[in-house]
Amino acid sequence: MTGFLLAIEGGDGAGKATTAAEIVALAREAGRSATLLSFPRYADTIGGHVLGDYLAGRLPHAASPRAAAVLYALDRFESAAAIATAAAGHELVVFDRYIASNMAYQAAQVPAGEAAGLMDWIARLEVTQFGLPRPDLSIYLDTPAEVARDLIRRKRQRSYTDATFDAYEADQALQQRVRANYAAMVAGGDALIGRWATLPTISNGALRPPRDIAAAALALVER
Ligand SMILES: Nc1ncnc2c1ncn2[C@@H]1O[C@H](COP(=O)(O)OP(=O)(O)O)[C@@H](O)[C@H]1O
Ligand SMILES: Cc1cn([C@H]2C[C@H](O)[C@@H](COP(=O)(O)OP(=O)(O)O)O2)c(=O)[nH]c1=O
Repeated sequence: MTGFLLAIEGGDGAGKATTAAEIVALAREAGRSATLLSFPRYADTIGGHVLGDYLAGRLPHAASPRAAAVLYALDRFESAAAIATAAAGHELVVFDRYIASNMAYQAAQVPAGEAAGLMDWIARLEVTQFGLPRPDLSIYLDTPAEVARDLIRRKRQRSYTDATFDAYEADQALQQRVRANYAAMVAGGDALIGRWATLPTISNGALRPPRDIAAAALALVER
């Protein structure tokens, strides 16, 4: 069995973790075998452990975007066996963040003219050098910035920081550049990191229930 690899992507507080878990639950109810992998894997890899310190501001030096990208990529490289096992044993593997998160977030921290080049560099690092599988589909959860900020406040306690907003979440201008980088990937189609679809999480000005969002995501997978 080689499972369908579905990446759930989007900004902080877009509802990725909630949606990803709901997709797995819904797929299982429909009789499909499905499993979830969330990146970074803070507790499971050396890369993830260092990233926890990095996001909580506990590293003595700031990491350059390229250095940070290598750490996130390392977390996935160390997870290659876990990804392969998940894909071998399930019809559907859902990633809560994957390679495109690295592209969107690290390219948001270089001058605009360098963003496309860095996104391309990260895709080649992870896919070509590290041999990580491209997702079959990435779904961009489109959640308005004000709503996402509100949802971050509601998040449960995280393992690596006591702060309400981590270093990335606190920076609104950064979040805007992240959105623009995702928009560029969605518009660019499957050139770098496979197929894309956009899924709005708001309907008539209100957040859709997680079940509805997950059902819409599964419909995209079926298509
Ligand atoms: N569709 C939704 N409706 C209501 N609350 C939601 C929805 N999606 C997420 N939430 C809540 O918002 C918060 C952040 O969601 P989460 O899935 O952790 O976002 P992300 O993984 O994108 O950062 C959580 O407390 C979650 O319960
Ligand atoms: C997976 C991944 C995340 N990131 C960023 C996005 C987030 O701002 C941050 C933390 O990931 P996130 O999934 O938001 O973790 P948590 O819900 O525990 O806060 O890391 C990257 O820059 N590259 C990556 O490859």
